[in-house]
Amino acid sequence: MLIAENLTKRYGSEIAVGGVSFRLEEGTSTALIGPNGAGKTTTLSMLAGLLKPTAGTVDWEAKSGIGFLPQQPRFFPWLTALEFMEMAAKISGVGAKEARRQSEKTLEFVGLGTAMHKKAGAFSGGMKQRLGLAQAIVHQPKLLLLDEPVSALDPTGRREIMDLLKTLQQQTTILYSTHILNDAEEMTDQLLFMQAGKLVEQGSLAEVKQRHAEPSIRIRFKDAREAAAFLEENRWKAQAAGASVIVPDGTGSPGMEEILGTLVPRAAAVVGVERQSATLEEIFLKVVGAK
Ligand SMILES: Nc1ncnc2c1ncn2[C@@H]1O[C@H](COP(=O)(O)OP(=O)(O)OP(=O)(O)O)[C@@H](O)[C@H]1O
Repeated sequence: MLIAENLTKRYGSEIAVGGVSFRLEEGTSTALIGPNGAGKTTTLSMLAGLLKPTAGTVDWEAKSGIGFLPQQPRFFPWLTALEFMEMAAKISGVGAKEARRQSEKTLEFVGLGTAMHKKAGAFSGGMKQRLGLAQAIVHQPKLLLLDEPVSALDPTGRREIMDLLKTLQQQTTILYSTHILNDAEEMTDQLLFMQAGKLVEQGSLAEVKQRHAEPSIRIRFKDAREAAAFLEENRWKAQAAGASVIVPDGTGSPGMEEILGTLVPRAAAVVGVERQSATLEEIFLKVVGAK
């Protein structure tokens, strides 16, 4: 649906985004993940047409129909939510007659139905974020670009917005930036890891996990002393981590059966044994740390 090729933005000698290429397939959701200053906002702004790239191209089938939620959406505090939405709808090309109906429908959808005649200035952070999302989708865009849609919200607000996004996912292509890795794990077909203006990893969640997850078996002991004693006795390629011993899963490593057999005489000192693989957060730290 969208192809970004060598997208670049320079500010003087500083490179905010340095040659980024990716595709967004229709009907998918993509998480743009990166630490502060990685270039996420700059990338989204270029895709939204708000910022002119220094180099590179964005090829998109239908240039109309983009919805954009900025990182800090601004409203006119003296307008009611409905007035603001009607204005946003008209700016996005919705006809005057349709604008009212479409605005009401969208406000209902984001859970602001009962607040639509209240002034946005009195809204809580969560309500503002929902209004920001509403203005981004009022014209039913084909592509939705969201800059940190949930980062400023408390867990309840985050849950609500994530659930709304999951519903929207069925109708539109979504690209959203975040630094909350749990969210990305929850709703994503594609991951783009950004660091210092570059894409340092991209692929589906399964692909990224397969490349970096390093599955292992964690043996949890009562205390660190027991873990160290066990490690000393069994000279496997394993590591102690506090009261745990982590045995890598792979060729040359003991399997679950062998591990359990070895643990029998020490059963009283064992709290648990489980298979584990790195979380997205651990993978991200590894990928970003290694570059
Ligand atoms: N107008 C500007 N002038 C100069 N440098 C800029 C400008 N806008 C962004 N930058 C720089 O470009 C880099 C990328 O910024 P950007 O806001 O895209 O990062 P980000 O990943 O969105 O970060 P955050 O998570 O903090 O929002 C930063 O180093 C920033 O200082």
